[in-house]
Amino acid sequence: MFLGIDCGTQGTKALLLDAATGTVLGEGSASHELIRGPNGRREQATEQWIEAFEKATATALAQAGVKGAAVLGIGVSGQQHGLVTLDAEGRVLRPAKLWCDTESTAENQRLLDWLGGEAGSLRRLGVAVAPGYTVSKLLWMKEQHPALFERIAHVLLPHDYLNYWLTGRCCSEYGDASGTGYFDVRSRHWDVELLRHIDPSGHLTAALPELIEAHQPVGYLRPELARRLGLNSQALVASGGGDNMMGAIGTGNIAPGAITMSLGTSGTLYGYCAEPRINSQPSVATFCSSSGGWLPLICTMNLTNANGAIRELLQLDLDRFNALVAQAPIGAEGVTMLPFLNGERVPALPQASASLHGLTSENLTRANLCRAVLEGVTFGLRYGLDLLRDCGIHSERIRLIGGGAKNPLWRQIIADVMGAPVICTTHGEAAALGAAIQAAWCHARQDDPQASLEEICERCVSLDEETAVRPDTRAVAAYEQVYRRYRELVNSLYGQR
Ligand SMILES: Nc1ncnc2c1ncn2[C@@H]1O[C@H](COP(=O)(O)OP(=O)(O)O)[C@@H](O)[C@H]1O
Ligand SMILES: O=C(CO)[C@@H](O)[C@H](O)COP(=O)(O)O
Repeated sequence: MFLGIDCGTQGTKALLLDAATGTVLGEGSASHELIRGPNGRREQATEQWIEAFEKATATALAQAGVKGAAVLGIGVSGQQHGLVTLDAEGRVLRPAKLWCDTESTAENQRLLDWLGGEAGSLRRLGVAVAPGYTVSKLLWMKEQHPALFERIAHVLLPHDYLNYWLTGRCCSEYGDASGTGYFDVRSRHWDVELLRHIDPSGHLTAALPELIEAHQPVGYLRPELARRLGLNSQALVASGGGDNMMGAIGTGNIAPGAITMSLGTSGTLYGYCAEPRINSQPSVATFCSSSGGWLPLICTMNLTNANGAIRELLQLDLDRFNALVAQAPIGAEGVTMLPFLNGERVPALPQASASLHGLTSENLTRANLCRAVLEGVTFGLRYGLDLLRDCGIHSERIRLIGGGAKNPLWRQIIADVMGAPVICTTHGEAAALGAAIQAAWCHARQDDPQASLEEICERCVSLDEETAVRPDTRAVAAYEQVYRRYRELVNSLYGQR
């Protein structure tokens, strides 16, 4: 039995996997709150992740009717890029600054200038650093909280922090580390010189965690924690990884030829590569995968959160929102929403704001507003898919995961906007599943160093044919025009992108 945990932006999901049969025996979840502040601040109290971990795990075990003693391994997936800082006693210094925080946009620009712009950053690191990445959050903390900055003894990512809480060891695996912005994705090393530029004293570089491979364990569960959670004290804690890297494993995207699309708080698209195919396109982030390769990825910062904002404004529950989307025609009778409520990463518009266009007294309806936001966030993903396709990442069918993938109407809209068939995996919580699969792999490798991730994925990951949707030719043509309208608006407001 293996426990997979996914600490996402809106909540933590836990899943219990019988890796011998590939059966998911139980699932649990618990939500998180965001701390919002001026200038795009988006933070989270790390205590919440721990509370949610405990609650979601207890629910998954109870649902499975399995005793915690049967858990042989734990894998943790986490939202990427977040900054967690600890002092020398292992105490968290301040709330975690998240991937969707754009408060450090100015600091990011200064770092980019130092790196020689996006092209220089791509040459040096293999990625163009973006405001969401960890690196600018460190410079921001140095300038905004110098006393706390001085006390930093460990710099961790969200899933590294949970691994530390589980085992007492600070380390990081290559996939999540590759999203920090102080990591060279080609050579798979920390960029120590870049950190010295931020902090010449060198204490930041001393705070970097040790790097481990995706199949290596972090250690064993701390005995007192095992007692408290009712888990096996011999449970091995796997390296874990970023949620997109774990989503790749949980959708079987561990060989070239597949694209996964995640409809979570963020929208992401990624496909596995066996080599670091760095492209000159700065919006495509060639992160490392947590299966030994690379994972070119695009991420939009406005997805289910933007739908949620319109739902809240119009006081609609999910069913009513979806019903209203269905009522409006393709193109929302001329209403277009650029949904950049949080700024945007792809295209790189961290300081952009959302806007509505084409409103008239005839088309200003609740249905058109709901349709316009759903289409707007989907067009953001289409833009990203075209960039990935330009980089040579292709897939016959797009594998859909994340909360939004549960929505059949949205699945059809995605197939039509992307002009490609889509399908969900049987287990929608793919990041938690990927984490459990990685834990099973890590455990198997203790006895057999040749144990294969492919074999475990084959047993545990399947596609749910009932969710398969093909693009509708007429709808594809209609969306193409509406997409053009959307792109023209982006270009006219923000310059050619
Ligand atoms: N049927 C649905 N239609 C549209 N959105 C949905 C549906 N079910 C869940 N969601 C949305 O999915 C989001 C949560 O997705 P999830 O992948 O768990 O996010 P994260 O991992 O970022 O916390 C919520 O905003 C929720 O409203
Ligand atoms: O920043 C990225 C990817 O680079 C995001 O995808 C985060 O990893 C958050 O993921 P979700 O909470 O939306 O799953």
